[in-house]
Amino acid sequence: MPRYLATPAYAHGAPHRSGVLLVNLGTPDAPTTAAVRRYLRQFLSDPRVVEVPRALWWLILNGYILRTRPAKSAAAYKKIWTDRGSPLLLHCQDIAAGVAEKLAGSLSQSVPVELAMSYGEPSIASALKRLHEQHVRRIVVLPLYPQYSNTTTGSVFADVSTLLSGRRWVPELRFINHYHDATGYITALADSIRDYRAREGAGRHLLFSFHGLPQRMLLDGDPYHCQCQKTARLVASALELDDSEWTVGFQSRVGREPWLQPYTDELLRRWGKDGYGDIDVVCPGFSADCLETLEEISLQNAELYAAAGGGQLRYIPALNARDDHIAFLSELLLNTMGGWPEASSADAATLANDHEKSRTRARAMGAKT
Ligand SMILES: C=CC1=C(C)c2cc3[nH]c(cc4nc(cc5[nH]c(cc1n2)c(C)c5CCC(=O)O)C(CCC(=O)O)=C4C)c(C)c3C=C
Ligand SMILES: [Fe+2]
Ligand SMILES: [Fe+2]
Repeated sequence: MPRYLATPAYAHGAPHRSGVLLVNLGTPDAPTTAAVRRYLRQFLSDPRVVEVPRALWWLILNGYILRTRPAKSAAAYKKIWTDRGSPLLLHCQDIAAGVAEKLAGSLSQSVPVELAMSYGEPSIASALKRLHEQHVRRIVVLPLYPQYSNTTTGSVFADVSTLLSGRRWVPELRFINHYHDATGYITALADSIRDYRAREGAGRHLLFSFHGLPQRMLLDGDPYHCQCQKTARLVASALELDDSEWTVGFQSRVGREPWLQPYTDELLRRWGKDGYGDIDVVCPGFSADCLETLEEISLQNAELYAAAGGGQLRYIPALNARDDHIAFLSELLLNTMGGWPEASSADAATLANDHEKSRTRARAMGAKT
């Protein structure tokens, strides 16, 4: 007999609230080799992230990657660590708080907003549990990835549905797939670039650098590559840039097989040699600043560019908790919740009353409730 997570009796009588689950990738809980190893073990064991036959991958992961990479990555995390911990976590916490406040201002009843990470803490399981405890029976899941990829958004979907399918009474679920071409997102990005350039002056060229993926995934039908291209094209058009003024590149390559191209570091080396001078880099695949933007782009690639003969590499921050980002995400969530009734307190009282009556009837018939 399968066992399913029981719904506590009080939930039958409680209002059916709507709630929000925001999800991002995850990050180690300390910039130490041990913590990074724990995090990488969980992350790189996800079959959607690494599509290599399991037995072979187990050998590579345990025999090589988890022996060498954690110390190197921990050193990189140390350079960007803050008083509040990992930048990715703190920016996502600020986004979640901003969205909760915005939604509370737009609705007559507060909507619980929980933040979760696919790998590390706070886990998706713990966030779903907190929503459950707040009587949430309608959930909107928003993975904080503007562009869909099986490795990120697909993995969130798999985890959420596996966890919820273990329940006796599954909640209603709406799952946001991507927002790579949403007007509010494109406008916020374009404005953030305009603001930066108004403050600091414009570099000679604008590089849109996205996290890479194995090229094989594109050939197998992952829409990520096309969605990155479209985001960049729409932002360039909003900024009225000429085609000669911007380029798309892919960063953060892991392993030896070909990843999406052109590679950001190769573009930078070439531009350095060609005397491009000062350039601006923006990373619109990251909703929040993290290791890949603050260390890889802002430190490592800036050095690489200068060493190749380039000028300054000026990194334009992610949208993080900017007002226009919070406003856009909140509107996306409200639109997705459209049609879900906000249970009023009168509804709740009726439900509780009906529930009590059916329990009494069931007891009289000798059934357990
Ligand atoms: C090995 C394969 C990887 C794939 C495929 C991949 C896809 C992918 N990742 C992000 C977003 C982030 N990745 C981050 C870190 C990171 N990514 C990989 C590997 C793959 N990513 C590794 C090994 C790491 C860890 C750091 C390191 O050791 O270099 C992060 C930052 C996390 C942080 O703590 O700050 C993000 C965010 C996307 C969007 C994506 C596919 C589209
Ligand atoms: Fe990654
Ligand atoms: Fe494409």
